[in-house]
Amino acid sequence: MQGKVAIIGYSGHGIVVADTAIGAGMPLQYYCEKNVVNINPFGLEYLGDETDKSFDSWDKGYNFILGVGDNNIRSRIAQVVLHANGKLPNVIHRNVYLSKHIELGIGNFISANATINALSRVGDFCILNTGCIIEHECLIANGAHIGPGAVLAGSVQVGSMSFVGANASIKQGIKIGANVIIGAGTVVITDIPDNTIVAGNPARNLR
Ligand SMILES: CC(=O)SCCNC(=O)CCNC(=O)[C@H](O)C(C)(C)COP(=O)(O)OP(=O)(O)OC[C@H]1O[C@@H](n2cnc3c(N)ncnc32)[C@H](O)[C@@H]1OP(=O)(O)O
Repeated sequence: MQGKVAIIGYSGHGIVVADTAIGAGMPLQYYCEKNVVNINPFGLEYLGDETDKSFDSWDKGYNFILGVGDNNIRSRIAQVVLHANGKLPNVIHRNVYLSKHIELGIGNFISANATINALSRVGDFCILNTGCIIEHECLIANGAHIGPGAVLAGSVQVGSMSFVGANASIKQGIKIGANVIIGAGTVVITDIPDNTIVAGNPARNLR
């Protein structure tokens, strides 16, 4: 990889992303946050707040990786980086199965033991969390988060900014809209419209 790496967001989810990036051999050296953090397990150097006007590291050729769990905030930060011509590589754990026949955008995080099977397409700035299974021909739109252990059967579509909770199961061919939240352990057997929160088995509308 050309250039040093800085992580944006260095707590909770960011620590997992940093750990994965280092494990994958990325030269991670810096972090960006509003303030200096108290918990710094990887001894990273503070680079500043990327949203601050005084931030002066855009022209240093760094790669920026996204360590923010919230879908909307992560996507907004990604736009800030792209606007400043920063690079947004994917962070991919060493132990994943990615079919050679998938399409993958930029700024994604793919955690340990995730599987993405043939002909699936993943947009930009997504989180495919630990142990999730994305079966054949799925479509994951920008900014979505597929939670730990979630299973998307074949040809499932997940809209932008949507979150699929831990261990949820989505039946084949289902279309999940944009800005949807699917609760942990939910079993989805019907399409879910935009801006909906569902949970349970079978999934029921919470709001
Ligand atoms: C690495 C990581 O940590 S990634 C993050 C992984 N985290 C997850 O997957 C958690 C996903 N979030 C959830 O499951 C949440 O419970 C949500 C978003 C579905 C709902 O949260 P809230 O809106 O706060 O709902 P609240 O807790 O008030 O519950 C409302 C009702 O839904 C039920 N409910 C909430 N979550 C679930 C669920 N996952 N499955 C079944 N029922 C549920 C509650 O029992 C309650 O039922 P009632 O009205 O009959 O009493």
